[in-house]
Amino acid sequence: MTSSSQHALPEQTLPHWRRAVLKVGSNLLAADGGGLTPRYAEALAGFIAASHAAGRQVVLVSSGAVAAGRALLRERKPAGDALVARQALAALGQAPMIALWQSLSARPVAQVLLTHDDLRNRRRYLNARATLRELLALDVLPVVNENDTVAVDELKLGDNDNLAAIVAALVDADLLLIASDVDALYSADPRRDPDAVPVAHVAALTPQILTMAGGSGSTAGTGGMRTKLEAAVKASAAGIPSALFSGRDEATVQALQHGRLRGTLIAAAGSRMQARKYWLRHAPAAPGCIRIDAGAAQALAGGRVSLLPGGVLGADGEFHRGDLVEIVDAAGKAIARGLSQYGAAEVRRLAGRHSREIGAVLGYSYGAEVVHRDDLITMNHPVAPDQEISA
Ligand SMILES: Nc1ncnc2c1ncn2[C@@H]1O[C@H](COP(=O)(O)OP(=O)(O)O)[C@@H](O)[C@H]1O
Ligand SMILES: N[C@@H](CCC(=O)OP(=O)(O)O)C(=O)O
Repeated sequence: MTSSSQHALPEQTLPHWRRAVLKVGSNLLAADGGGLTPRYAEALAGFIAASHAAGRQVVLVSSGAVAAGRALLRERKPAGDALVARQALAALGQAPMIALWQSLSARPVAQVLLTHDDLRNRRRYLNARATLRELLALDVLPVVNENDTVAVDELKLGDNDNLAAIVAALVDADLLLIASDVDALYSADPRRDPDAVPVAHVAALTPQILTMAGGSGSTAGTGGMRTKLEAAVKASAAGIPSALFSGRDEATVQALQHGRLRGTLIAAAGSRMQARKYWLRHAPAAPGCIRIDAGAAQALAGGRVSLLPGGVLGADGEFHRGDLVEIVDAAGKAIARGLSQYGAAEVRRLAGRHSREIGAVLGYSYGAEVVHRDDLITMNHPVAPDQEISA
């Protein structure tokens, strides 16, 4: 975007955040039709490093594999139809894309390839979430991209914007940052409409706002503003605000470190806890339940604790790892609901055991908790606001 359009944008305060997902589009990583360049990535990597130094966590969702692959092949065109060709280009370009971020980061960089399908499947969703949490705990920088080799539909959509929103909900982020080559959402596609004006703040994603967005104006980018707004809709529903800004403008990127945004801020529809609480309270539970003893029931009623196997008496019915289950006391009274880290048969085997015995009992472990406190809601207990922050 031109600098004149940037001047029309007021600087505003970013909502306070502790964990953010930063999405970086192809247009920022690939120079006009060419290969990857650190030109804009450098300032973004600087922002990630400064955030880390300030005790904040960033998960990066980076595009650029297709563009990198295309540059590696130079004038040789891949055979096959357009989709297979793009998949081959992505496979070629994933490593250089990761190498670019590694070259700009003092911390180790971890590659995470996901498909939308992985995130629709409960078991894989939990596994992806556990891995990302572990990577953050290990202080490494996770770099997420679509697993384009297998993600046929996803590649057709070119959908890293939506992936970033799903990852934001997955890792319990409190902010979604979308860096692009455009400095804001405009009233119309600014490449086509010279009268388009930037929108600094979106309080609600109304149908009128959604119609402002057009597709990508370039060959490197795929989704355009449309997928960015789709991502914002998803994030907003999960209680996460989104910020759109130009990753080409160094001053804009640097200002983010100081909690200032020159771009578009899209408000969340309610808090993260409200969104999560609502879902946990109202989503249909699996046909089964976990029975717990009086000590565990009392601990859960106090709030902000996980359910450990030691307090479990048993499991009734059938459910799988990742299912939403009722948690009942010895008399069968429902006292909580949550996502079980273990299937019913596993819970039965773990009942009454210490968390440290899980590996020995099952031969593997998905973690110390049967139900993690972030995934648990007690039926008659108001949730403390600090329950919003995950461990
Ligand atoms: N209403 C709009 N406001 C801003 N940009 C828009 C709008 N409609 C379409 N666009 C286009 O979206 C592009 C950014 O998306 P895209 O090309 O997919 O980039 P990225 O690679 O960063 O995801 C902009 O360059 C712009 O041409
Ligand atoms: N997974 C693809 C990116 C697809 C995509 O969403 O691109 P973009 O619109 O530039 O964020 C790649 O790495 O090239």
